[in-house]
Order: sequence, then C-alpha cells, then structure tokens
Amino acid sequence: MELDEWQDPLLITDVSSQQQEEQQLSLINSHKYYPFSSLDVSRNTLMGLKDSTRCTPIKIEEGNNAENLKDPVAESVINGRDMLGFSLTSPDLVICTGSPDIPRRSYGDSPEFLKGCSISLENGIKGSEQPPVITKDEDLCLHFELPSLSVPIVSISSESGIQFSDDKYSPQNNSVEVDQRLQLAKVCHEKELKEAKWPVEELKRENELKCKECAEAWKSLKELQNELMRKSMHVGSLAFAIEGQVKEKSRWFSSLRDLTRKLKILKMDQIKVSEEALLYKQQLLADFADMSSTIQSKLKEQVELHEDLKIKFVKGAKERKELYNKVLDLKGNIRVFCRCRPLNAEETAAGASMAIDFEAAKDGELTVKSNGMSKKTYKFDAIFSPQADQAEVFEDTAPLATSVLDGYNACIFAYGQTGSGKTFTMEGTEEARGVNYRTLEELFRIIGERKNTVHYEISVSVLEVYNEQIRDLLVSGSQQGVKRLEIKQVGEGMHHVPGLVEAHVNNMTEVWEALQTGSNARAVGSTNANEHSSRSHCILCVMVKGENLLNGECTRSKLWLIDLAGSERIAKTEVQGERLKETQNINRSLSALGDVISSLATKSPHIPFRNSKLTHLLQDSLGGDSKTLMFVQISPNESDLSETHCSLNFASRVRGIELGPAKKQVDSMELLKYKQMVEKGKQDMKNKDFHMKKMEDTIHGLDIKLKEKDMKNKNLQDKIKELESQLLVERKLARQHVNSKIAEQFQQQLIEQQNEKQEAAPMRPPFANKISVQKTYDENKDPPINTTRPLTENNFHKLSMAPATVDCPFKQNNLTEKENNPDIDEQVVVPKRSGRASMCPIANRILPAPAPRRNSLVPLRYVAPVTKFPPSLLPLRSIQAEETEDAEGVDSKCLPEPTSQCSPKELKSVSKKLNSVLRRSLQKKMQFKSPLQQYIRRVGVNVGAEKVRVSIGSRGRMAHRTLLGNAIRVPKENQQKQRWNIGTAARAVL
Ligand SMILES: Nc1ncnc2c1ncn2[C@@H]1O[C@H](COP(=O)(O)OP(=O)(O)OP(=O)(O)O)[C@@H](O)[C@H]1O
Repeated sequence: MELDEWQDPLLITDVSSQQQEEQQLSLINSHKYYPFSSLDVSRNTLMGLKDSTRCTPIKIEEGNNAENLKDPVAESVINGRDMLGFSLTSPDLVICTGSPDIPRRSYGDSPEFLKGCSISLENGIKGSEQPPVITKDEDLCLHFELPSLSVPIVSISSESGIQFSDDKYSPQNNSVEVDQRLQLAKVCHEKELKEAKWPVEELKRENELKCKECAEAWKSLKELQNELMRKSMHVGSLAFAIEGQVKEKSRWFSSLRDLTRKLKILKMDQIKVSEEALLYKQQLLADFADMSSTIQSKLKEQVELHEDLKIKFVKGAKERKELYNKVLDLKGNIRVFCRCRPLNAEETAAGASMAIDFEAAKDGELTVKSNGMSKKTYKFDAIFSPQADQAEVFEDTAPLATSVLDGYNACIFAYGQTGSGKTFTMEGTEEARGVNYRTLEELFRIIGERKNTVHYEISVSVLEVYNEQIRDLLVSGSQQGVKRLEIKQVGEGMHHVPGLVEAHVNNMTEVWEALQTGSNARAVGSTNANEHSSRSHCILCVMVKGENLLNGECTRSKLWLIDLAGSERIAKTEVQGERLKETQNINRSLSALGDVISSLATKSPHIPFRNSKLTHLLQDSLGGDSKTLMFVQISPNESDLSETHCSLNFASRVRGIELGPAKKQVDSMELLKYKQMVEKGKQDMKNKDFHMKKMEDTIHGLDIKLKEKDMKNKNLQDKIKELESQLLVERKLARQHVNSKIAEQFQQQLIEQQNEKQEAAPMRPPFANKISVQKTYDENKDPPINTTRPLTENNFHKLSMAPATVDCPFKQNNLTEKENNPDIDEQVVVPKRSGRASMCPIANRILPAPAPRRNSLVPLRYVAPVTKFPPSLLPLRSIQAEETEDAEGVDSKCLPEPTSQCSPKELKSVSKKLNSVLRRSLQKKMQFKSPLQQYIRRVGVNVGAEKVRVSIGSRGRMAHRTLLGNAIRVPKENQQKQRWNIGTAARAVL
C-alpha cells in the first residue's frame, strides 16, 4: 500500500509491517501528512492525529498508553490546538476523538460522545446502535488495522458509523477466538476500570480547576481585605481629621468662651463706667452748679475787692502824687541846680584857678570868690561840683520824669554863660548821656513799670529858637523855612506850635535817632569862648499821653528840655556880624526870660511871656501849672567870675519865684472812666463765658467717651453674634461634608459589589450546581478552603465595619432640623436601605435590619443579622460574636431591627429611598466647592460627630456641651476597646 493513498481519506490498511511503520513515522517526521500515527501492536496502543494543518502529531513511544498520552493531549488542548485523537487499548476499541468543530471542553464530554459507539469484540465486531457523532461535514473514514490482535479495521463514518473494512476480521473467522475473548474480557474489565477512572480523572481535573478558582477567590478575597484595610485606614484618617476638627472646635469654643468672658467683663466694666460716668456727670453738674455759684460769689467778691483795691490804689497813688507834689512844692516850684564844669585843658594849661568852693555843696551852698571882695555864698537846691558825673546829676532830676508821666507839665532848662557846660549837661555825649536822654530813658522805664495800669504814648519834637525864629529840627534842611512856625494857644494855659513835627517814639533807639537828628540840625558856631558854641535855644519837647487802664484817667503832659544859648558879653567875645546878631538875639531872649522870672518873682500881674519866642514857649512851664528845674551852669575859672556871679544871681532869683501848685493835665477823664468800666464789665462777662464754655466742653467730652464705650460694646456684641452664626453654618457644612463622604463610600461599595457580581457570572461555573463536588471533597477528606480564616487572622472584625455604617446619609434634613430644634423628640428613622457589601459572589445580598439614625462617623458596632449566611460565605462570622458581646452595653433601642420583619416590598422601597438619598447627597457634594477646602479655610469646625449644642453669646452663659436626644456616652472601657481614637466628640455613639 502506497503512502500517498493515505492522504485522503487516511487509511491504514496494513500497519503491521515494520517497514510501513517506519515509513509512516518518516512521513510524520517529514510533516507531509499525518497518519493516524504509528501502531505499536505489542503495546496495544494506537494514537493518531489528523489534520496536518491544525493537529500536532504525537509520536507514540514505548510505554505510552492512553492514560499517559492524556497529558500531552490535554496540554495540546490547553495550548488551543484542535486535535483528533484516538486511543486504542486492548481488543476493545476506545475512540477518543475531537474535531475542530467540537469545542475543546467537549473533551471532557467525550465519554458521552462515545456512548453508543463503543465497540465490543466480545460478541463480535459490530457497530453501535447509534453511529458516532462526527459533526464534521466531510465524511471521515477512519480505518484501524490491528494485525497483531487481528482486530478488524474499523471504519468510522459520519454516515455509516463504524464499519469493519474487511470481513476477514469477523468473529467467525477469528482463529484465536478463545484467547481473544479472554483478552477481550480483560480488555473489557480494563475498559470498565478506565471508564471508572475517567470520571475520577475528570473530577480531579475539575478539582484542580476548583482549586484554582478557590485560589483566585482567595486572591480576590485578599484584595478585598486589603481594600477593606485601605478603606479602614481612610476612615481612620477621616476620624483623625475629625479629631483635629474637634480639637479645633474646642479651641474655637475656648476662644469664644474667653471672648464671652471678656465681653462680659467689658460689659460689666462698661456698665460700671457708665454708672460712674453718670454719677460723675451728675456730680459734675452739681459741682458745676456749686462751683458756678461759688465762682460767681467769689468773682463778685473779687470784683468788689478789686474795685476796693482799685479805689484804694487810685487813692493811694493820688495821695502819693499829692505828697510828692507837696514835697516838690515845699522844695519850691522852680528848683535850681547849680553845676560847675571842670577846668578844661586850656584853662589848666593857663594856670587858671578855681574860683568856687564846693565844701558846702552837700548843703546846697557854694562859695564863689570875688575879685577883691569877700566870698559870696549861693544856695541852690543842688550843687554839683566838677567831679559830679551825668548819672549823679540826673539822680535828682529823675522825679520830674515821674511827674510828667503822672500828667504834670515840666520844664528843665540849662542856663549859663557860653562854654559853661549847658549842652554837656542837657545832651551830653555818647559816652556820657545827658539829661535829655536819661529823662526819656527814665520815662520809658516807668512806662514799662506801669504798662499794666497805664498806657502811654510818647512823641518828641525838636526845635530851636534861632534869631527869634522857631525852627523844626526834625525837618530836613531843604524844607527848613518853608513854613513859618508860630506859637498858638490851644487852651487855657496850653500853647502849641502847629505844624511842628511830633515823632512818635516807642523806645530809646528811636529817641536817640530823633535826638541825633535834632542835634545835627542845630545851629552851632565857633566863638572865642566855645569852639562849638550853640547859637540858638535848642528845645526838646516830649509829649506824653497817658491812659490809666484802671480808672480810665487820661493825661496829656509835656516835658520841655531846653538848652539855652549861652549868654555872653559881646565885648568879651568880640563877636561881629552874624555872630553879633545871634548874640544879641540870644541875650535879648535871655533878658526876656529874666524879665519873666522877675515878674514871676515879684508876682507881677503881667508876665511878659510874649517878649520873646523863648518865654512864649515856656509860658506853660513857667506860668504856674508846671514843674520847673533849672540848671545854672558856671565856670570854675576865676576869669569867668563876673559871668558866674551873674548866672548865680539870676539863678537865685529864679529859685525865689513861687509858681504856685502845679496843675494836673487831665484829659476827658469821666467819659473815659465810664468807658473803661464798660470794657471791664465786658471783660468780666467774657471770662465768665469762657469758664462756662470750658465746663460744657468737659461735660461734652465725658458724653463722647460714654458713647464710644457704648459703641465698643455694641461692636463686641455684633462680633459674637457673627461668630455664632458662622459657627452654626460651618457646623452644618462639615456635617454635610461628612455625610456626603460616607454616602460616597457606601455608593462606591455598592458599585464594586455590583461589578464583582457581573464579573463573576461568566467566569465561574455555577457553584450552586456543584454541591456534589463539595461532597466529593468531603468524601476524599480533602479539606475545603476556609474563606473566613484570613479575616479572622487579620482581626478584621475589630474594625467593626457594621452594616449600620451606611445608614448615615439619609434624613439629612432631619439632622439639620434637629440641630436647630433640639427639643424635637428623637424619632426612630427607618433606613431607606441598609446592607453590607458581600464578599461572596454567590451570596444573595441580604438587607440588614433598619438602623437608627447615625450622626457620628464612629463605626457602629456590628450587630448580628437575623438572616443566616452560609457558613462558608460569612467571613465575618467570627466577628459577630465579639461584636454582639461588645454591643451589649449599647442601648437596645439603637440596635437595628431584624431584617426578617421587613417585607421584600418594604425593602425595595427602602432601597429606592436610600438610593435617592445617596444620589442627593452626591449631588450636594458635587455642588460643594470643596468641603475640605472649606474646612481648611474655616479652620476646622467639627460638627456631626456628636450631637452637641453649645450656647454662647449674648446671654453671657458659659458654653457647654449638651448631649441631645438619644445620644449615649460610651463607657470608657468600650472606648478603649476601640482602636480608633477619634476625639471626645466621637464618643457619643447613637
Ligand atoms: N561837667 C563837665 N565835665 C567835663 N567837661 C565839660 C563839663 N561841662 C562842660 N564841659 C566841656 O566844656 C566844653 C563846653 O561845653 P558846652 O559846649 O556844653 O558849653 P555851652 O555852655 O553849651 O556853650 P555854648 O553856650 O557856647 O553852647 C565842652 O567841650 C564840654 O565837653
């Protein structure tokens, strides 16, 4: 038989020859085609593989049998290769086949497949009652030729079934029938044995698969356990965060408590301060009234006292003036001081001798030598020797300045021969100021002393009488002579020169400038007697306006300071021309002065004042209402004795003149007095108003302070209210956040549970239908896998993931209502849906009993459900006992109701409600910006972990924690059993 004939259909007609076998093997090795493998008759094993494109040839080797060949076949099957295998052992023909059209798993069903197609040689080779099912479309004709066993070639066809290909193999023709029958019997036994082993093998195989599935389940269980651990750790972290929030909350509460305490203290202080301010205000008003009356009375007394003092002062001043004037009057109306100049250098050089004796000068007497005659003694008011300086001279002159400021007219003039020192005495030099300067200086000094009582105005005029003409020396030279100055009488006993410049002076600097101006403009000339002889009468008029601030008395007085021109003998001085004329005018005016003095001395009814300009100007001073002082200047030189005697005689006559009492020059005194009194009254009223205003300002300031304190208190109260409202809002937000977190976890668990179910359905065979397998395990004493063991070993039960944990999300509005209305009775809320995620894929989800409302994140204690889970599918079975024991301390009202009490319809509705609550919770969570961010931003105010209500704020009560409703404090022993410490607030477990 050619090998090519085997290709299609494959047919082994003679496999007995070694040559053919080798050829087949060679063909197999060459992969050209694949026969039904080789045939090893001695070993009664035949294995063939078909379909060169999809089957892997299996070489039959010595020792292989059908059982041994199972593994490679199985391996081949596992590798996904379709095969068609046959196994023939003993005379029985056992056909194990598979085709590309038969699924791989049908391999295990091959006995079913071959049922009815077994061939027994014992009662003759015949076909089965039902031909083998070969689903391949094409006819498959298999021919087995077993020459060694004289096994007929079997042809298997989809149409005809098994047929013997040759009649020579019929039983009738078999020569070794007995042996074969024995062998066939043996084979039959073996076949039966094999058939008995086959299910065992299948069961083993299935056992292995189940083991693998169990391993996978164990692995998934491990993963679930790890996931559960992660969740637990996450819950722990959440609890830790909540603990932090609780601490933060307690800190807030403590700070709020401090603020409340401080506010209370501030309120008390404010009330105290308000009361004090009110008392102070009332006292102040009373004091103010008392003080005002006291001030009024004191003021009145002071005013009266002031008036008395003023009157007394005025009276005293008046008396002083009168006394002083009386003294002056006693001393004489015209006082005469005699001053002798020292010998000048020329005279000293010429050997002139002193003609005047000043031994009795202190007594006002001097003795003058006379030519061949006895000495003559003159008596004057004061005698100043050549050694007397300017200050000493002015010392006795100063009282006149006081009289001028008191309102009296005064006149000081210097008389004497030329060169005797008149100008020196009146004007002086820069180093030695004269009477003019010193008198004005004294005036300003006294004005300074009296500035609080009397207001003075000083003005000066400087003029000269030169050649019987009045010249204003304060007018510049170009304007001199433009206007003729005349003396006019402006009132009784008052003469004035209209047009005369009156320079207002406020200090000595201005006085000095005016004096210098006048001195520079004065007409001087050189004579034999004096190099700088004054050729005119120089007059400094000081006008004083005084206003007594106390009594309003006004005075207007004048002080005449006159430096007369020097009298001289024309023959002696030998003047001529203009100087002669000047001298004549000077002598004429001095003669007129002498006449006036004589008239005054003789009390003539007519006083020839108007005989000269000089006497006309001095009329007010010499007329009787003035105080007059004359300096008679004399020369000590013997050669000037005659002039000295003339001067002293003239002075003696002047000294004898009685001018009468001086008259005070009062100016509109009454009117000014009343005016001053009105002003004084106004000033007093102003002072009183000022004091009243000051008092009102003080009261107003106190009122402002009181209002500020009220405002501060109000602000503090507003802040506390704001903090309270903020705390309430944050507590609500935090509670919503926690609830949404729990709802999210629960939803996640449900989703994972559903996913696990969906994944487990196609992958796993129906375990429920394989209970028999379990029994097989029991029979084989193969210990089943205890799925609860890992959980027990890990002590997972202590995490207490109780079913009631998922009950938190529902009734969120009730939480808020209850939070805001703690008086509402706690109502037992039927959970919408409760349950736990089952870790067993084939276990039905069993709804737990309705749990009470949950307000805490603390994992609730596990309560054993009434519904019994299959023992092998309850990994928490060992936990239940412990948790039940732990739950003994919990109020029985808090325990969930048995599930058996809920009908399926109720459970369905509860489940729907729970889903809706979860969905709303998730939606709320989605609407939140970020609860964690809010928590971080709001510095962690914890809420929800405990039903706590804190009363703070305006009532001033101390904040305290109050357990509401059915909140129960867990004993410390049970708290310590908990592995998680989630703060004080979490100890209240519902
Ligand atoms: N008491 C004195 N001590 C020192 N020197 C004096 C004194 N009196 C006058 N003399 C000097 O004598 C000189 C003449 O004085 P003064 O010019 O004052 O005289 P007089 O009387 O004003 O002369 P006349 O009338 O010509 O103006 C001056 O140089 C002056 O310094």
